Amino acid sequence: MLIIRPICASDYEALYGIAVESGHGFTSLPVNEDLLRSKIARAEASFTKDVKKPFDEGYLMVLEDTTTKEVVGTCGIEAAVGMEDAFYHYRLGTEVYHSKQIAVRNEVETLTLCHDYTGAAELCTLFLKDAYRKGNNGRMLSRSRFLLLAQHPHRFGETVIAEMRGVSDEKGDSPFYEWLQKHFLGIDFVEADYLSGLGKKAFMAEMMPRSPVYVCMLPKKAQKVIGEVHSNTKPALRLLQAEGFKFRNYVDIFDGGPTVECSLTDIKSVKRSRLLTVEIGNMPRTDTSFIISNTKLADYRATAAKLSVSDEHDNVVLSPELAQGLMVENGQQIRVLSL
Ligand SMILES: CC(C)(COP(=O)(O)OP(=O)(O)OC[C@H]1O[C@@H](n2cnc3c(N)ncnc32)[C@H](O)[C@@H]1OP(=O)(O)O)[C@@H](O)C(=O)NCCC(=O)NCCSC(=O)CCC(=O)O
Ligand SMILES: NC(=[NH2+])NCCC[C@H](N)C(=O)O
Repeated sequence: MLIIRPICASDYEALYGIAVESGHGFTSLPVNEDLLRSKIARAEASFTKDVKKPFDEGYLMVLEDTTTKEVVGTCGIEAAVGMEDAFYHYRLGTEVYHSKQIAVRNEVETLTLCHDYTGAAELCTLFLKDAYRKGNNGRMLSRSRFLLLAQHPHRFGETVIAEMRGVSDEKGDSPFYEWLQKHFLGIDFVEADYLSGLGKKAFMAEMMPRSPVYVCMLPKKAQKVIGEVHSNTKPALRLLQAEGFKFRNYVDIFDGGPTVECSLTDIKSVKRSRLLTVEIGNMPRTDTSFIISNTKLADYRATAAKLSVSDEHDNVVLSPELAQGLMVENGQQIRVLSL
């Protein structure tokens, strides 16, 4: 069985492996022992914290193959970004230059540094090991987070965003970042992204261009990748677009990757998920797959299985093994979502 559960201290080695495998530009998993250990500790504290409104909690989860006990993927949700530091974006805007006198009209695009997403929840750290990128695994891993959002909405910002990894090559060169490195920041993309992932962001305030930047004055290859995602990230973006996430002209300040957003209550899977009551027994044969989670937090569990669910009844039969995997008993509730 593949089970999604909160990360714990003994997952450190596995998380380190995934940080290496995910590569540069995957900002939230820098290859740094202290940072990864503190991310795990922060997640452990968040899943047990009594929360009235979202602040700096981070809900990092892993996907475990229970037959091998191997951690094969990760997914996460930040409760509210920019509460303890500044959370930067470039906003793509338009300026119009128009003169009747000389009969010229130009529209030019600008990039303006902003903190507009402060307080938003952020989907992040979505990664699945190559061998497991098959069937519904990727979709389950991405979507399982909507069950958690639906069950505990008061723990998260009302707007939900995801920063999609922008374009860079295997060597860690980003076509967008080059002009920033040359004229402003000095350090290379891999280092800038690494410092950003560590939360060491003071250099951004000190070194990023102070004035808005005119897109037409950037190198052509930088212009071309504004709002474009890394090829490995196309499936992740596709999954969010299907949920109703939209690009609203905000891009990453280093690689130009798009940020997409949706109101928590408008996310399709949040709206469609249902609470059902568990009956443990023999599961009827059916072909309809569901993502299923319990309604707990510290003992949160989610998985996918074929269930017989009817519109008329609020009961659902789970096998003893499935109930055990989900840590639920007879009469308790689960949340389900068709896959
Ligand atoms: C993201 C996942 C976990 C997704 O798993 P899979 O690759 O198995 O997904 P999948 O089921 O094959 O594909 C999901 C959907 O994307 C479509 N799809 C697949 N390849 C595509 C491509 N090249 N272009 C456009 N769409 C594509 C599929 O048809 C399917 O759409 P239909 O459903 O319509 O059939 C994986 O690709 C991965 O680990 N990628 C590397 C790490 C990464 O870049 N992560 C995202 C970083 S950005 C981030 O973490 C923030 C976002 C977030 O947290 O959600
Ligand atoms: N533009 C970027 N590089 N954004 C970060 C992309 C990766 C992903 N959002 C994460 O959790 O780290």
